[in-house]
Amino acid sequence: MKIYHGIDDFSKLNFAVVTSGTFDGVHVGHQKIFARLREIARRHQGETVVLTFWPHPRLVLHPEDESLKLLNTFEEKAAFLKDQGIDHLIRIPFTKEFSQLTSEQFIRQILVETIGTKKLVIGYDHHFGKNREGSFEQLKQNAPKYGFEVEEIPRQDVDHVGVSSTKIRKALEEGDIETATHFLGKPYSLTGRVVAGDKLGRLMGYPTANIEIDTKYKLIPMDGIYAVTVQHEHTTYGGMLYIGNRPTINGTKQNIEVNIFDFNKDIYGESLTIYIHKLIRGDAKFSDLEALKNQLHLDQQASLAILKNLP
Ligand SMILES: Cc1cc2nc3c(=O)[nH]c(=O)nc-3n(C[C@H](O)[C@H](O)[C@H](O)COP(=O)(O)O)c2cc1C
Ligand SMILES: Nc1ncnc2c1ncn2[C@@H]1O[C@H](COP(=O)(O)OP(=O)(O)O)[C@@H](O)[C@H]1O
Repeated sequence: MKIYHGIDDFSKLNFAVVTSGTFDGVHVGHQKIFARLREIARRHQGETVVLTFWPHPRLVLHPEDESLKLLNTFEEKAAFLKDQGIDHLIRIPFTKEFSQLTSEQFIRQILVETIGTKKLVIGYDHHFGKNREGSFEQLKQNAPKYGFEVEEIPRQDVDHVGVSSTKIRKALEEGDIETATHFLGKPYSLTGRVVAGDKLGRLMGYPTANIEIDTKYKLIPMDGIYAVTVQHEHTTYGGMLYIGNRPTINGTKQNIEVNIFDFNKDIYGESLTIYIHKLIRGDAKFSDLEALKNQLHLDQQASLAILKNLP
């Protein structure tokens, strides 16, 4: 998959099969659209193109709203789209200026003249262009004059399992990992760099790699303890993840830390990806570190039992 940061270096294709959207999560509803793109491209010897906007339009149009959380960073989204068999990913830098483009200009300048769109596939509820004025109906009316066809993925196909990025966000915020995994079609993951903590973990016999996530927009699931798998370089390990303020030691800021099973390496500064499988329990305040240590032993047993039964 080729990634383009803008449209300037894109060479027009002979038969582009295109969809556009933010696709946060690249969930099973989105995956229907990508399957359809692949099918059309195969039939016409075309190439699949995803047009996406980054930063997320809401971050640009409503920067004062700090509540927006996203399921994916751009890098994660790109990796998932590659897995979906997308040939070209175009990341349009979303700016206020870009948001003023009319749907007519968007169709003519970007879809037709730059990309060479012959088939456009969109979800039933997709809108685009200034004030979201462009709709499926309008596209369908205008498509013949621009020389492409448009296909709508009907509501019952996108929604047949009731999937939406909003529902996935809500499930993660409630610790309902099973629902999130089901809708995403894969486990939710966090990627970050290992930073130094207070060196208490090692003393308790459970060293924990503290993870720093470089974007404040990435959604962090509910505080609690989770059974996880951890990818370090090309190896995957079992582990248990803690998300919380560490009430036992009267901590004040949210920590994300993971104890990796059967692992003993100094990995400060390195990158880890954590796949979250199931909530074990909520965060709790213990009388002292000894009591917490006893609980950590139980958490490890619980995590191992969950990991053993993963599909
Ligand atoms: C699986 C797991 C569960 C944890 N549960 C709690 C908890 O319920 N309450 C709490 O205050 N801290 C909890 N912690 C956080 C510990 O307090 C933390 O790992 C310890 O303070 C070490 O911090 P450090 O990495 O900065 O040295 C948990 C940590 C892990 C790995
Ligand atoms: N099994 C393990 N799980 C997590 N980290 C480990 C493990 N073994 C060694 N480490 C290393 O130890 C560090 C965590 O030790 P810890 O005493 O909790 O220190 P800190 O407070 O700096 O996180 C990790 O960042 C990592 O470099």
